[in-house]
Amino acid sequence: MAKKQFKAESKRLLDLMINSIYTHKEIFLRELISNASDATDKLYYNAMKDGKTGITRDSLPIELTLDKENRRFVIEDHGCGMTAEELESNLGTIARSGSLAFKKENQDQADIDIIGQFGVGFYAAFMVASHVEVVSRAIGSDQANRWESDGTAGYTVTPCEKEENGTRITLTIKENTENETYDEFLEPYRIQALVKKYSDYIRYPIKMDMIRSRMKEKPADAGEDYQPEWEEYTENTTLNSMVPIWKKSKKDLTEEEYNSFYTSKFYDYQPPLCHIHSSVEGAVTYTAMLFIPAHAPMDYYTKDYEKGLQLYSNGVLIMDKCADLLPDHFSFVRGMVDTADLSLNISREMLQHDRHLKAIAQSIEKKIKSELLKMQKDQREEYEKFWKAFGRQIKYGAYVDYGAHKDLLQDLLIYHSSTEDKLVTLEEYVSRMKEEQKYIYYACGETIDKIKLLPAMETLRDKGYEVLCLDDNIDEFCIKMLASYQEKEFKSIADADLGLESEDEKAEIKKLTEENETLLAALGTALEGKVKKVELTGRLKSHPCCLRAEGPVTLEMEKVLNQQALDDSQRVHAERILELNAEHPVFKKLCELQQQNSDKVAVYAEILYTQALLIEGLPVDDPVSYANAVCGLIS
Ligand SMILES: Nc1ncnc2c1ncn2[C@@H]1O[C@H](COP(=O)(O)OP(=O)(O)OP(=O)(O)O)[C@@H](O)[C@H]1O
Repeated sequence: MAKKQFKAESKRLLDLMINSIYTHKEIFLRELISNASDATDKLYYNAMKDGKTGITRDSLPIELTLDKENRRFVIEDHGCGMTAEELESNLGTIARSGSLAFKKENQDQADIDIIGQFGVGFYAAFMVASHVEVVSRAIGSDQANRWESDGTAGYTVTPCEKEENGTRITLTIKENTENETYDEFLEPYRIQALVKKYSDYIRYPIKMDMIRSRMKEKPADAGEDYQPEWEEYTENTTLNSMVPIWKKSKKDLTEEEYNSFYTSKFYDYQPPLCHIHSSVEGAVTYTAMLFIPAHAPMDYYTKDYEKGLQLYSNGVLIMDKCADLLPDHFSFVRGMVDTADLSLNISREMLQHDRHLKAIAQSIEKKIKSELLKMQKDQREEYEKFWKAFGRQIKYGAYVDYGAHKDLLQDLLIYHSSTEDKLVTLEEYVSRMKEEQKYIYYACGETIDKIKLLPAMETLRDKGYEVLCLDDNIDEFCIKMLASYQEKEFKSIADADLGLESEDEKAEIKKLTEENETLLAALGTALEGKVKKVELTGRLKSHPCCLRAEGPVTLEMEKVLNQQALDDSQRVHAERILELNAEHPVFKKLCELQQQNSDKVAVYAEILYTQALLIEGLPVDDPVSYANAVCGLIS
């Protein structure tokens, strides 16, 4: 059976092209400039191939002219131009890309940067123009031709005059409607901004007349009361930077150049802490220029912050914030990636989720990590600045997704050390561990100073053991998710068994507990509803008592989660155990009172419990009765 060709309803197709592909009308400029650049590239490469000298990229500008009064916007290039047949086939056939054909024919050219591939970009002009005129003269031809169209109604091609080769596209910008404004595309500053945004790295100068103002020269006969006068003048200005800084060789760039590029590109008033500039060739080929800012933007820890890297393909901006290139834990990184290895979708506004993008993202993640580790090792002060700004994001990254990224991130963590009195890495801690030390100890609290005063700290201090002091809300959640580091388990100093007591000491506590069963039960009864039980402990030195939690919710977690609770139903409660120091005179006193059957036992139980709450930084339900009890003791 004979195969039949699909037919297309060309008017409908063009209407779809114009109205459905792009989400932003402004894209028309990127498309027309990219076409002009492709046409100029073709001329330039052919000239190089034919050995013509004297042609430089600078001598082949793309010129923009605005005529607000007549609502005209002209884009003119000095490229290869089109013959009448080419105008017919390239602009009269939807999805025919002369540029793609050229690229295929010249695949062996290393330095070829042709952008067009789908054969649809040109029609974006009709998003903003009611009429499009293309006057073109192909290189090597004397005859120019005019292609004209009002959009879906069709087009005409007629011979005309044009002095030089190249293409001049004249758009008649649409009138504003109730819902849409088009006037912006006749404003020089708006056009300048669009060129900067999408076409900054087109390799040919994009020029436009800009109105500037300057102070008039002071007349020679100006009197004392002369006031300076200003005048406007027109300056033909190059709008684009042309050569992307990341395409330059690292050795040709100074620190100042990196810094000033960063501050101007990302509107930061502070230079970055460091930059990563790398060109990768292999399974994926890309150039990346990444920066680690010195401070967190105002909205960084809010939902408004949008992560992502700028994504360029052949010097044209595809996406301003490509989120897929950055994992959440490195969302603070700013910068850009330039690659030709992408499956762009037809609008160039989106990417097909392709494996290249994934591979680039993975490679970038590794680079950021190794750069941070390098900074941690060689520039600790800078790293601490980084940590202050973004440490929380790293900790959060290690915690989320059930610790899926903990192996990647754990070496980046730093915590305050009780013995070193500075921030230390887990590796540094482990390397200092005593031979008999089983655990990595940590303590949680509101501030480092308060943590150092916790009762259980004394015992560890006496043993000369280092304790990591965790003063950020997320810390304990993160540490619990890590569970261990280099096979050493983490241990909270609030745990019942710190692994410090000998078997004899444990037996002694057990014996004392049995002997004082009645006292402990009486204390438990006095604190019913507040603590689960009262126990003796050997982990205290000079303090008479402390609280610990039993079960999955720790005292610190209770504090953190309750701070975030919106109502009572979201509040959590840690199961409390009041621990008494069996060696402390207070305990001895309690024993005596119990023997005398004194009802002071219940009063003292309250006082000790409240004291333990205060030390832990937990709220006291009835501060007045505590104050009265203490006053009673004094008087
Ligand atoms: N200024 C120009 N000078 C010379 N040829 C041009 C010019 N503009 C467009 N063309 C020709 O018209 C063709 C179609 O252009 P169009 O913008 O629709 O698609 P494209 O640039 O090939 O692909 P894409 O849709 O990916 O941008 C181009 O491939 C090119 O051959």
